[in-house]
Amino acid sequence: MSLPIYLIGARGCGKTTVGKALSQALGYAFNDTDHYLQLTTQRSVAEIVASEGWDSFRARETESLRAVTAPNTVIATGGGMVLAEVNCRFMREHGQVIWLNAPSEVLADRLEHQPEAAQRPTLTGRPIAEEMGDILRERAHLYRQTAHHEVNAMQSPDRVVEHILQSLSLARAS
Ligand SMILES: Nc1ncnc2c1ncn2[C@@H]1O[C@H](COP(=O)(O)OP(=O)(O)O)[C@@H](O)[C@H]1O
Ligand SMILES: O=C(O)C1=C[C@@H](OP(=O)(O)O)[C@@H](O)[C@H](O)C1
Ligand SMILES: [Mg+2]
Repeated sequence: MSLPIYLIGARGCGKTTVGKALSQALGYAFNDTDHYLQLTTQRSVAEIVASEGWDSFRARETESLRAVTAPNTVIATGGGMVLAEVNCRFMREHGQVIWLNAPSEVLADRLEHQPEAAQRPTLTGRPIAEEMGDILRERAHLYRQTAHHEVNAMQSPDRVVEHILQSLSLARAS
């Protein structure tokens, strides 16, 4: 039995995409806190936020994190998971936490091409490039201090997976 692996980072860094590939490489299960919420509420992130507000979404997100935590599982979290200290502590205590890091310009570029508005309702009402800059300024230190390992998320998903595997095996060997 191995501890779960949590992927953290800002919107668009590839948590969901890389998480699926990483779970296949390891032969682990895959889960995603936003997918879990969609499945259990039958509503998208945007619908939950529109009807209940962000605070309620954040409370549901904390519950999802606990619900999807299991051994031998890769867990893609939502970009705002680190906003609650209780979530950060929970992830560090229950598994290995990996930060997929990329500059705000790269993230904004990805999201402009693939906005997925139902998954990512605006956080600030500002244009995406400005919003991503704001988000990273607010959260970079939270991602950094919560993660056991930081991986460059500007590479192809396969390379990101390779680097995560390297970080984890180095950690096990030391
Ligand atoms: N390493 C990558 N290189 C290029 N594009 C990527 C990469 N990872 C994800 N993407 C693209 O960026 C967008 C957001 O990816 P996603 O996995 O949903 O990110 P997150 O779950 O972190 O918000 C998708 O369109 C996805 O295809
Ligand atoms: O950054 C955020 O606050 C959010 C990121 C989204 O997840 P992804 O990071 O998977 O896009 C989703 O949880 C929600 O829209 C809030
Ligand atoms: Mg995601």
